[in-house]
Amino acid sequence: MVAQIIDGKAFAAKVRGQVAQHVSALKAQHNQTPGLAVVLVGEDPASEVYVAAKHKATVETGMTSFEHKLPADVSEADLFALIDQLNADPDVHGILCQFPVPEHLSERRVVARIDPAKDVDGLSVVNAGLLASGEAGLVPCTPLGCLMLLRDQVGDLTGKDAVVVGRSNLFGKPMAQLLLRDNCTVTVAHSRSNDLPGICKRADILVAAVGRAQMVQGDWIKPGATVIDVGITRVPHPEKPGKSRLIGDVDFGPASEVAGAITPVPGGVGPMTIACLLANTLTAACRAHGLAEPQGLTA
Ligand SMILES: NC(=O)C1=CN([C@@H]2O[C@H](COP(=O)(O)OP(=O)(O)OC[C@H]3O[C@@H](n4cnc5c(N)ncnc54)[C@H](OP(=O)(O)O)[C@@H]3O)[C@@H](O)[C@H]2O)C=CC1
Ligand SMILES: Nc1nc(=O)c2c([nH]1)NC[C@@H]1CN(c3ccc(C(=O)N[C@@H](CCC(=O)O)C(=O)O)cc3)C=[N+]21
Repeated sequence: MVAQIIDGKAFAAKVRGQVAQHVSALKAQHNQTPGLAVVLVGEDPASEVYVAAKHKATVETGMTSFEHKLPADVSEADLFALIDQLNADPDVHGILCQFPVPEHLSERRVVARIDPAKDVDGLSVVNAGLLASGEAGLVPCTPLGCLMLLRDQVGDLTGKDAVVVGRSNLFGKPMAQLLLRDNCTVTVAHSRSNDLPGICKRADILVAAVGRAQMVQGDWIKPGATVIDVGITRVPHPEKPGKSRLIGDVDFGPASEVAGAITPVPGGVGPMTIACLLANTLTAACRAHGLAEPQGLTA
């Protein structure tokens, strides 16, 4: 079997188009413009690239983008003062602090400082709890993006055996919750799991989010399975000196001979993360103004 390649880049463009339509209706009918504030601490080059991409996508969908760059040695108190100011700003509907943050700061404490209603990363304990309880909150962007791709590819997920490899708060746990909500039978595997190949082989839906390049082998995959590759490892480009390329957690070549459908890296899950960040900002803005939420852009 030769797997269908899931075009995350094209799907993300579609999602961004839907967000843009909602944004323009919100402006026309309610005179409201959703706003996203991104906070970047320090000068990590990879983070600068991501933040620039988020800014561009935010502006392109008609939303307001607020960028705040703080020095790498900023105190927690100064960072919290900025977050408090953004929490109180009615023009800001979503707040994201780009990770990783420098070592003297704590990601959990930073996330906890953000108003859960503006936590468009969906990482606060409030939003994690709402997701686990099946209530409406804000869902982390990358798992939400994977869910959208899966619903589009597979249709109804009811009864599917889903395996998520990785159990981080950022991805693995919320992904498992979303699949459970869509009636999958969910297994979460991790570094202490026994017989990872055997666990993966049972999966109708296999989601890999480990961060180990090409770990998932072709013969770990059930024939016809849908494979979602979340992992991103940046390695030096083999041909272009000074450039880098991205490698996923799945050994793509062999896997694509067994799977029914598979996401590539790049061009799979990554673009969906930014599209869902915009979708979450729109959702947060609609809720802030007591308006109906956009259909199809939330979990
Ligand atoms: N495309 C996108 O937009 C995004 C991509 N990513 C990428 O996804 C990957 C995972 O991210 P994240 O969840 O934050 O990473 P973490 O490092 O927080 O979590 C990795 C998970 O993988 C598990 N793991 C590590 N080694 C193994 C192993 N040998 N076998 C099985 N499981 C293992 C760990 O298990 P244990 O808990 O036991 O340690 C852990 O649960 C990264 O490559 C990251 O870059 C992440 C977010 C967004
Ligand atoms: N608070 C916070 N929220 C995040 O969501 C967050 C973060 N911090 N820190 C870093 C990770 C990583 N992340 C990605 C976003 C887009 C792509 C993406 O668009 N990837 C493209 C390619 C990009 C390229 O070529 O470099 C792709 O896979 O096709 C990837 C990864 C969001 N993250």
